[in-house]
Amino acid sequence: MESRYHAVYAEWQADPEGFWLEQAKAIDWVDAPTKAFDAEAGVYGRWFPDASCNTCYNALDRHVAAGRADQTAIIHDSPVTGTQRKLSYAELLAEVKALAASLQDLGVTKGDRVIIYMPMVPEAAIAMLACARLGAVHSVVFGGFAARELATRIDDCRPKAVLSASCGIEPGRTVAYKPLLDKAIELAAHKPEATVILQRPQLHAAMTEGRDHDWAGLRDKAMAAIAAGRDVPCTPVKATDPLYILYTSGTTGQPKGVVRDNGGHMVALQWSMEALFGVKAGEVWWAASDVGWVVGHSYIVYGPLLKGCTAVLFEGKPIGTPDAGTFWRVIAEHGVVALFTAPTAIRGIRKEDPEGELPRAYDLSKFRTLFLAGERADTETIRWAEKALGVPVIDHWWQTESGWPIAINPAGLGLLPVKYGSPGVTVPGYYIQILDESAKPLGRGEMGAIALRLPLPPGALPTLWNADDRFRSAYLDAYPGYYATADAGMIDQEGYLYVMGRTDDVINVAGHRLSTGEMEEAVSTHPAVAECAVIGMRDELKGELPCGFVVLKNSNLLSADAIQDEVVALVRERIGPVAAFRRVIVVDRLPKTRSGKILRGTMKKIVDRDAFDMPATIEDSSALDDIERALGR
Ligand SMILES: CCC(=O)SCCNC(=O)CCNC(=O)[C@H](O)C(C)(C)COP(=O)(O)OP(=O)(O)OC[C@H]1O[C@@H](n2cnc3c(N)ncnc32)[C@H](O)[C@@H]1OP(=O)(O)O
Repeated sequence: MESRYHAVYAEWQADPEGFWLEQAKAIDWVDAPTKAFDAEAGVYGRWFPDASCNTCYNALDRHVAAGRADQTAIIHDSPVTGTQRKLSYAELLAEVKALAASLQDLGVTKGDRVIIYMPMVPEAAIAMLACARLGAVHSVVFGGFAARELATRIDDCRPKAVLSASCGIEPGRTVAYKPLLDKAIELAAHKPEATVILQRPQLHAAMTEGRDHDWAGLRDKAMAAIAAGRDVPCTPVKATDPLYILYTSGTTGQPKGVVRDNGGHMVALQWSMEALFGVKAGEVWWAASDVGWVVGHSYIVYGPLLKGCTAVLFEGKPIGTPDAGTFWRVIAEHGVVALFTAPTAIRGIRKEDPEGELPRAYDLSKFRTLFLAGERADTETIRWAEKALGVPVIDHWWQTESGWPIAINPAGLGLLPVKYGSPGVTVPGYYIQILDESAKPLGRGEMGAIALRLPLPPGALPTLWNADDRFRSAYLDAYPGYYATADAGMIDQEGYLYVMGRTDDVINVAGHRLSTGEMEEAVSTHPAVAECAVIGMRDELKGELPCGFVVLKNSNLLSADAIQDEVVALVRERIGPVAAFRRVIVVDRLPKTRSGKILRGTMKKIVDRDAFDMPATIEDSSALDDIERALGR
């Protein structure tokens, strides 16, 4: 069945550069692009090479100038603190200018990096936009990461300043952020010159004289200076200049610094809001994620504000804050038209409310669509949500690297029939090709590696921070002319994509992308551990959960129970609570090939109770029985 989607995809395919130059007209440029793409620039080419712009200007100033000053830009709904706060576009702009002025006073200028380590408060978005205003490059670090992870990021991007808060609020506990930041700065070789700390009423942070600055104090001073005539203009940057760096798990302990540029990012996000999510300027949109993830960047902050929407910034959980009706309360109370969340959130709600009774207690009449992404959406969860909410439930697929959807059922271009198990069809801008191991294109219905033909569209990563070679080796070298997504899957006869799972050691826990290799590095630092393997174990709620298998040193004198507890604590301390690492199993040996490679794939199949063929290269097949026994089977 042909739809508007097919026409738009064909339009893009016929003239990709013309298509993006047309979409670029929705952005206010300092110097408008005359050319869409320079194939010779950067690693695989760069979008809008001769344009200059400012992302903050497009997210705020132009809307205020165009009559949206009094429209709410951000609704902070925080059931964990029992507070709500609304900021109009004019108020948000004033806050952003004040913070930008304070950062200027601390010496932050165009091109400097600023780390943002914040809970889900409006100041996190204010911090991102203030950096964008100055042409500084922000790097947001998710609050669930431990000090060591933060230190790794500090050393990689070498920030001039770090913006943080005294604490985050998790159900039942207050997470003191400032001691984690202090520890990270102590661990890091690079020392940021300044920090700006938001003191929250729930916990006061101790400050280091000369380095730490009080957010509120700086704000009041800057507001007074602005009232007295200080101007804080938007700094023009090249469209190809970096807006942010966002670290994502790789196959080693060294996370990859995904770079996002200014111009292409704005063009892609602005277009996606209406074309893909069907949301118009002035409407209320909610992405229930965290600013520390790419969804938070693209669809809590930049996408909705570039479009002129009202964005909900939610500080709470789908269940327990206070109950499994919270999402429906937020939608009803703020008039949300579309919600983006991870399938884990809906699975958690469904577990508490299997009959879908709670949505009936709320007026969801404005609500049009539920979007799911971040991990595989199982059919039962989608069907439950369709029935409980009475709206289309749209699974879609993308990555930190892409920055915006690669495959979706495009609500704004006319919904296509839903196929359960598929995240939809290819988004205009992308050309998905399924490849075999020798990079030979496969046909419809054939399973292989999911690759994206170069160039990637505007908004997708142009490279990794200070690591062009790593970018090439991690993504481009495997299949010349393509970007390797590290996911496997197939495309059916009607062009629907099916994503089957990662081809590397990255696992997806509750929509959080985590590296088992990094967990293995942490586990192996325990003095009693001789060898280990961390496997992603299928989990009904979170999709996957890490499970560690450890072989102990002969010299070890501790009990297996004690070691299990210590290893769990070690991973939490080194990576953070987000790893959700709770299961450790002590075994006598790990199954290996004759060349010494641990058979992780086979181990995973055993853990998940999937059928498997005995690997021909296995050194000692009885090692697999040990795994079964250790699992209590
Ligand atoms: C499409 C492109 C992409 O893939 S972008 C990524 C998309 N993914 C997402 O948006 C993530 C979706 N997941 C979630 O929002 C959460 O996992 C939901 C579903 C809400 C469940 O939350 P929760 O119950 O806390 O479980 P969890 O597994 O997230 O947390 C594990 C432990 O980490 C902690 N944690 C979480 N966030 C923070 C934070 N900001 N600061 C400090 N700690 C944090 C949690 O409290 C939890 O700790 P504990 O182990 O229970 O003590």
